[in-house]
Parts: sequence; structure tokens; C-alpha cells
Amino acid sequence: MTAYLIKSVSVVGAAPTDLLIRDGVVAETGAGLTAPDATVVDGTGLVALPGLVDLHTHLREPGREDAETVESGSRAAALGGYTAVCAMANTSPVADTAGVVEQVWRLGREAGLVDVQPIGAVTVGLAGERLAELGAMADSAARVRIFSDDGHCVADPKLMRRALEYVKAFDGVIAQHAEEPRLTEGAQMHEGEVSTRLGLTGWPAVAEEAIIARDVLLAEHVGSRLHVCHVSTAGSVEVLRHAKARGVKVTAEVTPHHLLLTDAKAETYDPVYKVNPPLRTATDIAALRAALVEGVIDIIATDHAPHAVEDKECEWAYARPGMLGLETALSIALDVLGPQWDLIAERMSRAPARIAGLEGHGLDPAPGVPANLTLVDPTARRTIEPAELASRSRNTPYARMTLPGRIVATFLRGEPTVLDGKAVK
Ligand SMILES: NC(=O)N[C@@H](CC(=O)O)C(=O)O
Ligand SMILES: [Zn+2]
Ligand SMILES: [Zn+2]
Repeated sequence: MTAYLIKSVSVVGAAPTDLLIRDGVVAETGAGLTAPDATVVDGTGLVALPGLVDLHTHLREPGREDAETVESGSRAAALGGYTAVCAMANTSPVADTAGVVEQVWRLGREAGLVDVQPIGAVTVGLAGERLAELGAMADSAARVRIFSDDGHCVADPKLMRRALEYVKAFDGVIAQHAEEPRLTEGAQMHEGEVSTRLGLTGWPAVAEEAIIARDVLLAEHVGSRLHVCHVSTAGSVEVLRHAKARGVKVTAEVTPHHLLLTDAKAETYDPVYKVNPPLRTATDIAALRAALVEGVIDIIATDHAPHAVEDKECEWAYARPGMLGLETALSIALDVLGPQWDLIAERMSRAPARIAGLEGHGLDPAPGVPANLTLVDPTARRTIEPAELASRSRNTPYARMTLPGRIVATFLRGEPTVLDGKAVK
């Protein structure tokens, strides 16, 4: 196993130091380190972060390998600075049995570019009717701890209560896609001024807020852990703030796109901007950014949602919702938060690793710690070219935008998955 000596790198924004990586761990840190057998990486001007952890990734395998595979999504993740991703269950077949989650877990190991932690479905087939085999998935080789019907809301309150109760036995968490389905029938975009002007059916903020309010009360009642996926409205932030003040065990994520893009993008009628929950208003963005800084929102999660060309380059009404995220998330975070490295490390690595219970991830580079880390060049700027992305899909909302920051290298247990900004395999 090759050793790596990273020279003069700023660890999470601190004064430059050297990092020696050997046998899968950070062996030593300090200025002026030498190691004749090590490959030297010049870290001048770079920032080392704990490897990023994505709590919300769609890898599309099994079933839609034309849009993404575990391998292509893993490569996109590594290039984005990630060392672990949690793979959503809305595949085909759905990841609602030990067999499917073990298959995804094994494919992740074989690709070897990031740790792929499968998420299990809450209900059989995501149909919202009966609980899936949560215990069997938890006991499987994939050791599932996060369960989600993402793409669908667990709308039935009795089922949601039972799911919350069930996962307590193994400290699991239910990740809810908060969308009251009766309030979003036929919805195409955020319900507001723009939807009225365009004549498109609206997805009101209250459809999200009502479910979050119900679920935090259910989580409080049964004393269980709830995680709220892709929070998108100012009102949701207020519900979460209230719940956290009461001591409810709730965590929440926001996506990069909900921190940056507004519903005005729908005026283009370009379905690349169609996503669930929909892009909201500038007021919502301001509230989401403040909540992220404050900690009412715990993490940034990408909701990387690759879609094949025929599912995206069609009429708005027929297009699938979702956008790519893994290869641009750090740049958007840097754009939105500035070089607040400790905050970025917390919201994109440490906190998601804690929520997911991923051992060896989310730890700042220090002696003895598994060498899961990424090196960022904060001064670089790059223009996003969809054709150059490692994802099999092209549905990035940032095409031809110039964004700050570039991932120079990523290490997974001491082995580079990205070097000189390129995937190693
Ligand atoms: N976010 C989306 O718009 N789409 C996701 C599902 C989801 O996250 O709800 C997908 O699977 O494509
Ligand atoms: Zn969702
Ligand atoms: Zn999703």
C-alpha cells in the first residue's frame, strides 16, 4: 500500500501542516514531515476536509442503469469530494428486502470508490401500505439504519408511527420525504406568483410543512429519531426550530439547489429545473441559509437524482423531477457559505456521518484516524460542462455556470480515488 505525504495543507482552515497517510490511516501530522517511501502531494493553498458524506443519493441501480450505476454514481461522488454516500431505496426492484440492500452494498464494495450505505424502504414497494422487512434489512450485511420511502411520503400516520417505533430497537432513523399527497395532486412547481403567471399547478409550501409538523409530534410521542429530507420552505424551518426547542430527536437536510435557485427558473420551461420539492422563493432561500448556519438544519445533502435524457428533455409536465448534485455540492456550499471550513465540515461530513452512524467517516484528519479525506482548492473556479460529468446523466442545473472551488484529491481509507482532479479508476 502506497504512503502519501501531503505537504503544507490547511486542515479545515487551520495553518498549513503536513499529513502522512500510511496503512489506511493518518499516521502523522505536523510541519516538516519526511517519509522517503511516500508519494508527495503538494497541498499548498489547499484545504483538507474530512471526506464528505451524502445522506441522500439516488444511484438508480438496480433498474435504471442507463441513468446511473453504483459505480458511475460512486465515481461522481469521489470527484465531488465524498467518501461515503447513502443510497436511496427507490430503485427497481425497490430496496425493501435484505437481498436488494445487500446487492447495492456489494456493488458499492466492488466499485471501491466511496462507501455505499444502502437505505431501506419503509414500506413494501414504496406503496405506503405495509411495513417492509426493516429488521431483516438492519440485520443484513448492509446493516441498514436509515429507512425512507423517498420519492414518496409515508403519508399514513399510523404506518409512520409504527415505522418510527420499529427502528428504535436498533437506533434506526426514518428519513421522510415530507409531501402531503392530497395537497400536491398534479403539482408541477412551487405554488406562488410564478405558478399563477405560468398557469402551472402549484405544490404549496404547506404540503411539506403539514407533514413535518405531524412527524415531529409523532417522533416526540414515540421517542424515536426522525430525519427530514430536502427541507425547502421558511415555514418548515419554523416547525423544525420549535421541535428542536422541545427536544424532539429530529434532524434535517437542505439540498444545494434549494439554497441557490428560485422558482423563477420555471419561466424557462426547461425541465432541468423540475425537482421535488420544487424550487421555492428568495425568502425561502434566505430562511434555509440562516437555518443551516444556525444548526436548525443539520446538514447539506445532495438528493443527487440522475435521469436519462428521454425523461428530462421533454415537455415540463412529463419530465421526471430531480437534478444531479454530487459533483457540484461543495462548490455550491462554498458559494453560499464562503470559506467557513469548520461549518462546511460539520454540515457536509461530521453531522451526516453521525446521523447515518457511519464509522470511520466524518472525522477530521488527525493521527490514528481513518484516512477518509478530500483536498479542496478554494481559489480555483470551474465552468460546469454537463458532458464532462462522471454521472451517466446530464441533468445538472448548473450547466455553463462558473462555480468556486475544485476537488483536487479524495482518499478513501488511505487510497486515492481522485488525484489531480481526476478519478483514479
Ligand atoms: N428529488 C426529486 O425530484 N426526485 C427524486 C426523488 C425524491 O428525492 O423525492 C428521484 O428519485 O428522482
Ligand atoms: Zn424526496
Ligand atoms: Zn431523493
